[in-house]
Amino acid sequence: MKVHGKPMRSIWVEPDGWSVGIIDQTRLPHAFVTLRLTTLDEAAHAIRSMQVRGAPLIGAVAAYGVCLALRGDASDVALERACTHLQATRPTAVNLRWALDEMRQALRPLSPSERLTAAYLRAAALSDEDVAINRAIGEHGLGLIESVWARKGRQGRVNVLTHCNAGWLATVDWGTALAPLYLAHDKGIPLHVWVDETRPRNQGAGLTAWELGQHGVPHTVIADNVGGHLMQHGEVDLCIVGTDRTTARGDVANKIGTYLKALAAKDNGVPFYVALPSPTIDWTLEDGVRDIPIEQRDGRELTDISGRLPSGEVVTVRVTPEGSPVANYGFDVTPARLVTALVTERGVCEASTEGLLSLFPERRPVRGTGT
Ligand SMILES: CSC[C@@H](O)[C@@H](O)C(=O)COP(=O)(O)O
Repeated sequence: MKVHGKPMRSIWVEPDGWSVGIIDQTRLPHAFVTLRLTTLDEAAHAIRSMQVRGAPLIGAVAAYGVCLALRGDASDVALERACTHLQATRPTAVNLRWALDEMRQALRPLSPSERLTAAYLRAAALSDEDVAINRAIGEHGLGLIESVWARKGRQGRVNVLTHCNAGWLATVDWGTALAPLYLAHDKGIPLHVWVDETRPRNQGAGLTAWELGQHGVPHTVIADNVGGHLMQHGEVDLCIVGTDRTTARGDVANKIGTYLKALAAKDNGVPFYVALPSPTIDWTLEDGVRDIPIEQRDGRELTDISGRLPSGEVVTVRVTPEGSPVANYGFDVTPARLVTALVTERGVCEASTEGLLSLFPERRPVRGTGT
């Protein structure tokens, strides 16, 4: 997508051919700053501190983190140690585990002398695949927006509500939930996006608003609790969000607060879509509420808030009383029954075991063979 009119991705290999460039998302929207990752520890820190975030991008950074680790030592032990270190950075997004498994699978059979080149090739391929997948999600999701536009008699605008940031900043490019919106906007469908601020880290107010603005998509930032009110008043035609892990039966883990939006959508008959690349499906889990690990983060994300003063200085201030305990849950799980449909790179399906298997038949358990 574009930054100040110039196309770019959220991760790249620098001209030196080995170090890895990222956008420091902790500095947005007030400053656009890029960083150069040169070691495994820097890659792990970037994920943990959320300089990079969003399930697909976390996977891509982890893949390049393995490359950086192998530059010093490409032994079996070093490969395993790098994967274990990166895996421990964030627990909820399953794309991290998926990307590390892909890297292990590609690299383990090779001799240490062959691994470094192969690692960079595999990490680049995973990144390119992410871009292609998200573009396909965009095409399939576009159909849903076109239907709403047709239903409205091509009058007014299509109002979409989204939560957190599932845009190009959360992926290598395009985004998941935002990919259909970019395509719809580019096609000339009058679109307006309600952007949930997404406390405590404000990925909506800081990142989604910024990237929609860079692309010229009309949007309005709202406090997290506004969505239900807007839905009651017919101001939301559809909701679309991303996900960090979706189970085999279609339960969806996403940024904290997603569940409440899905409940409000159900109560108001507003379609609630979840856009996801297939690496976000955890085929090993069924019951998301019971089994998806939910990240709990540093309480300071909740007690403190950052913003820019009129002078341009970015400062952090405290919003809770000294001494009040806080709990900072990063994600929640929306049960499949509240999801109207899943939008994947292979098409749109019901949020159910059968729905997912209709698009991914290779995942259907083989009966009678003991496997
Ligand atoms: C394509 S991104 C889908 C999700 O990763 C996104 O909605 C989200 O919850 C991101 O959480 P974050 O904590 O910012 O990494």
